[in-house]
Formats: sequence, structure tokens, C-alpha cells
Amino acid sequence: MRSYSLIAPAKINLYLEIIGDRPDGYHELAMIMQTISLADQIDIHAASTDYIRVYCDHPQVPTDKTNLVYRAAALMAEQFPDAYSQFGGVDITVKKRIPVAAGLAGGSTNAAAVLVGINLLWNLGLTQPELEELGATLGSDVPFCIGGGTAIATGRGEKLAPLPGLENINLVLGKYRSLEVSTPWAYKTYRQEFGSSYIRDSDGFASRAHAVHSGEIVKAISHQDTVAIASKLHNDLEKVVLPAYPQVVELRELFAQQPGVLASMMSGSGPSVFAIVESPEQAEVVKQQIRTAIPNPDLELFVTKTIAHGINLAA
Ligand SMILES: C[C@@](CO)(OP(=O)(O)O)[C@H](O)COP(=O)(O)OP(=O)(O)OC[C@H]1O[C@@H](n2ccc(N)nc2=O)[C@H](O)[C@@H]1O
Ligand SMILES: Nc1ncnc2c1ncn2[C@@H]1O[C@H](COP(=O)(O)OP(=O)(O)O)[C@@H](O)[C@H]1O
Repeated sequence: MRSYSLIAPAKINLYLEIIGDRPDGYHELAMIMQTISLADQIDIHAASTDYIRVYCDHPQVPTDKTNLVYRAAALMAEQFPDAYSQFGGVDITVKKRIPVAAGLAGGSTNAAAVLVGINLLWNLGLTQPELEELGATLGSDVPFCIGGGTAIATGRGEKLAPLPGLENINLVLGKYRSLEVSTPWAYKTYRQEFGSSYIRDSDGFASRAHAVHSGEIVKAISHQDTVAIASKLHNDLEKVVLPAYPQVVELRELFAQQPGVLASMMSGSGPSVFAIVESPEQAEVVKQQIRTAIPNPDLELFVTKTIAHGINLAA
């Protein structure tokens, strides 16, 4: 086949604990990652040229060499030069639905889809662990986005251990189009504000004196207990992002006040906020109530749910 269409779903973080800072400039994390049904579509075509070209319909997404999709294709070309010269270039179209710079891993899941798609297009036969290893060189969230589902991510986010998949947990997601949070800014600010509570060992690694504990939410996930999961949500990056973005605080509180909402929290480095809702019907009602309370068209709202897989071929 000379073209593939892939569905690239977003993620939320049900738990994000910053354990400490690392000598390589990253932070040591304990996260619980969860794939959701909100997704982009990535179409990959074998080109008649030997170029990598990226097309995208979203004004905030670059189509040059800085696009993670371009970087993923260039990585495959560099790693597999024989296949690149045999099969030629690729044209990649990104149909964006996932809000950009939102803490939903939009760029990372697009890159993951390109790795999976080119593996098929060039008949490379790479295994999922091999694709994950390549993905880690593009970004910390890329390995998770390949297989998706529910997983504990440690290290800088690239070391994965699967958890029992959570399907059909109902969510409402909100993001102000004009608000963007830079992930490097969020971590840098965290280091500046909370770095002093780290204990640094002789190798330069640091760990926080008072760690939170992911054990209880892991237990709740094993029991598929949505109410208990909702009561154990945690995100250390809220400590730096919420004070800088009062609109996000307001949205998070408004979500929490709606009937049927079990809990609300910011995802990743934000500024998207998600609410866990008891039923799909209530999720639609919550979306309407938020829209009535905040008629500002800058606020995008989505009804979505948890799913148990990552990158898939489009039907
Ligand atoms: C916060 C999270 C939570 O899932 O996601 P987003 O909110 O970006 O979706 C991730 O940790 C983001 O992962 P990702 O967006 O892939 O980050 P990368 O490209 O690897 O790193 C971007 C920058 O963030 C900082 N960074 C990232 C990961 C990490 N464990 N420690 C860090 O300090 C570093 O400054 C790095 O240069
Ligand atoms: N394929 C892509 N999709 C979205 N953003 C991209 C992509 N490639 C590069 N970017 C850039 O990456 C930045 C982070 O976007 P995104 O990956 O959506 O957010 P986050 O890291 O918060 O999950 C944006 O500023 C955007 O311009």
C-alpha cells in the first residue's frame, strides 16, 4: 500500500508527580498517562519526490522542520537510509482536532503516528519497543503515545509499565484557544520555585523530601473504581501553571461545581482542564452548562472518554 491513514489520540495525565531534577536538564517523574478518544488524523502518502512535506490546517501548527511530524519522518529517513532511497519521500497531512500547546501531547501523538505509519509504508517490521526507543529521542511523551491505554511512566516519562486499561470513563475537556503553556517554561518555573526542597545526591540527582504517593490511584485503577480514581488525581505542575493563569483556575472550579462531576484537574503542563463525569449524558449537560456560564468562543469544549489503545489505522 502506498498510503496510510492513522488515528492519533491525545492523552491526559491522571497523576503527575515531580520526584526530582536530573543532571540532563529534565525532571524525574512518576506519571499515570491515559489515552482519550479526542484524536487527530495523520495521512501518510509515498511521494513522487524524495522530500518530506508536511501539511496542516491549524494556524498554530508549523509545517516546517520544527513540526514533530517532520522530525519523526526525518528520523526514520536517517535511521533507515536504504528504505528511504528505495521508497522515496513522504507527504504527511495532519488533520488537527487536539488543541495545540494544551498538555494533551498533540505533537507527540502525531510523531508517534508517523513512526508507526512509516514502519508500515517502508515494510521495516520494527517492534513496538523498537519504535518506542526511536520515539524517546523525539520527546518524552512519544513512547507512551505509540501503545497508549493506561500506563505508569517514569524516568523523564519514557519508561513505561502498563496498567489495566480504563475504558469509557466520561470526560469533558476545556481549553482556551488563545492560552498556550510552554512545557519547558512550566518545568523551569517549577525548578525555580520548588528546587530548594530537593535533596541532591553526589551524582547530581535530586529527590523531593516529601513525595506524594501514586500507590492509591494505581490501586483504584486496578479495581476500575472511577470514584476512587477521581479522588486521587494529582498534578504537581498545577502549582506553577494555575497561579499564572486565573482563567484556568476559574474553569477548573466551575467544572468541579457541576452535578455529576467527580473531579477536575489540569492535564500535563496545561492549560487544558478535564472533568471526570459520571455518565455520557451528564457529560453533555456539563458541557452545555459551562458554555452557558462562559459564552466566550475562545473556550473550546469537548466531550470525550478514556480509551485503551494508542495509534491505530483509520477505519
Ligand atoms: C508535561 C508532560 C506530561 O505528560 O506533557 P505535556 O504537558 O507537554 O503534554 C510531559 O512531561 C512533557 O513531555 P514532552 O512534551 O514530550 O516533553 P519533551 O519534549 O521531552 O521536553 C520538553 C522540555 O520539558 C522539560 N521536561 C520534560 C520532561 C521531563 N521529564 N522533565 C522536563 O524538565 C525540559 O525542559 C524539556 O526540554
Ligand atoms: N504536529 C504538531 N502538532 C501540534 N503542535 C506541534 C506539532 N509540531 C510542533 N508543534 C509545536 O509544539 C508545541 C507544543 O504543542 P503540543 O504538542 O500540542 O502541546 P503539549 O506539549 O502541551 O502537549 C506548539 O507550540 C506547536 O507549535
